Amino acid sequence: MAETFDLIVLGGGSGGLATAFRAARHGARVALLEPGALGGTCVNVGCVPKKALWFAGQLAQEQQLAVDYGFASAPGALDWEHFRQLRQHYIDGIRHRYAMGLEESGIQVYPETGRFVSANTIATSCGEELRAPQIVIATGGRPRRLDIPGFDLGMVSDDIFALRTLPKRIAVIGAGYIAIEFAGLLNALGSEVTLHVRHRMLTSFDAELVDALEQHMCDAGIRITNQVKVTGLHRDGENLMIDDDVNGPCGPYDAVLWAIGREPNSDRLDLDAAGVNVDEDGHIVTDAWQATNVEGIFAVGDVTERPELTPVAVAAGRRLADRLFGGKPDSRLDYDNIPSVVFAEPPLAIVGLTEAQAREFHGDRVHVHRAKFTPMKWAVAGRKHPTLMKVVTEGDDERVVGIHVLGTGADEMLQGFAVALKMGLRKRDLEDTIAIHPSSAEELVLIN
Ligand SMILES: Cc1cc2nc3c(=O)[nH]c(=O)nc-3n(C[C@H](O)[C@H](O)[C@H](O)COP(=O)(O)OP(=O)(O)OC[C@H]3O[C@@H](n4cnc5c(N)ncnc54)[C@H](O)[C@@H]3O)c2cc1C
Ligand SMILES: NC(=O)c1ccc[n+]([C@@H]2O[C@H](COP(=O)([O-])OP(=O)(O)OC[C@H]3O[C@@H](n4cnc5c(N)ncnc54)[C@H](O)[C@@H]3O)[C@@H](O)[C@H]2O)c1
Repeated sequence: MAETFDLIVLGGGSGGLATAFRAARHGARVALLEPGALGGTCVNVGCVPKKALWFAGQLAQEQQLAVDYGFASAPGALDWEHFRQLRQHYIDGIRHRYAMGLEESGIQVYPETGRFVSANTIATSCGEELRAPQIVIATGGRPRRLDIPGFDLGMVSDDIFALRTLPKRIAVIGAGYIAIEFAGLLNALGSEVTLHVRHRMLTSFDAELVDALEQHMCDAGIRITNQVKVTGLHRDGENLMIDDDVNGPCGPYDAVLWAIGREPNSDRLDLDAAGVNVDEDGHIVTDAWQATNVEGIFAVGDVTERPELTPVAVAAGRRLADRLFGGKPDSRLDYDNIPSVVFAEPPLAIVGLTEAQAREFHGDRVHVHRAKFTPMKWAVAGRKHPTLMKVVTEGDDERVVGIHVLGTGADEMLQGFAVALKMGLRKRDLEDTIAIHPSSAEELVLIN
């Protein structure tokens, strides 16, 4: 006979864990299915190992800055294997804490995949049947490759974290978050990086700051080939080559990274058995309450058509659990004004509308305030390292609808300003706030 729960969660990544923990806290009897490592993409092959590598890249740069400041030692290369082990140890600690937390919360964990047998029944990969009136799909996504000749000669972001050495010459195909982040951090660590861009970089970010970032990347030694369509990959002896429609064969490279987006893990769930709808890309279609078209079945995180960000998956899962089991019938995620950072070098942060979006929505009621400077940390050593800030407002009372920062510290700077924007920040509130001096962030309250 099928074992019965209040809630079954498919997937133990950011969204699934958040949903399961919150539901269990409200007293629900929860089953969680996760065939891989607890923590999913973010912890194992996403945000966490990526950010660790980004920190390493920052330290590499600061070694040179330290020499410029007058420190004696010459910059050295990263011991990649030593660092890989440190990083893995840190990740193992997170996984361990999740495993302990699940046990303490009384959540029944199945280290297996699940698929639908009916709208309230899941079959595990071991053949067991589980039943619940509420099921949450949080199965995330996986990296996409192009179906072109030689595509499998290229690796995806998951593979980078398993590398035993830093690739000396790497080509990155794509121009979104992953492409820009890996291009920046690998370059900072000493790889020769070539970026193959089909159209434009980071199209959802403010174009003026993206242009400044692109210039910075070029100045830092990253080769960027724009407006090219990759048509194939091939080997030339030991080397990898990329074929594109403009330049023919490009290379040689030691490694090629596909960074052209991700696809949802919805195709192996037997969704038809439950009647759950997906869109043309395979994303599970949900309403504002994370509900699918089938009663009692919900979806959160990357498997849906929502922004693919860990805090989005977590917030959606928690609010859903609060609604289903916590007596909060109005609890749902507001998807407006989600802040986000590309951990580029330097980082690029956004909350709210870009200037172009603001002009589209608000026409000539838009005002734009800019600041451009070199942060003191770099200026002291006589180095150029531009920071660009932009505050976009609308209307006579200048309601702030967008804040954009490119520069050192942007990743830590924007969170607090995102709170203010969400609360209805006006330009005069910035002016009424006393600056913290000397800092880069002060320029956001002093901006003209
Ligand atoms: C390289 C990289 C860097 C990133 N950096 C950032 C960042 O800096 N900041 C940020 O906010 N976001 C970042 N992201 C995005 C972030 O990782 C995802 O948005 C987040 O992990 C999505 O969580 P999720 O729970 O929807 O899916 P996942 O974390 O992918 O979890 C889904 C889980 O479901 C499991 N699963 C799959 N099929 C089944 C099944 N049939 N049954 C049971 N379980 C199943 C999988 O094994 C997986 O563990 C990054 C992503 C990548 C790839
Ligand atoms: N810092 C962060 O928060 C962070 C970091 C990494 C990833 N992520 C999340 O993970 C998601 C996936 O990252 P991603 O960078 O793979 O996807 P993305 O959607 O950010 O970017 C995909 C890029 O690939 C390009 N592309 C698509 N098809 C192509 C083709 N045929 N040839 C060449 N280029 C092509 C697109 O133009 C785009 O520039 C992101 O959307 C983001 O939500 C977030």
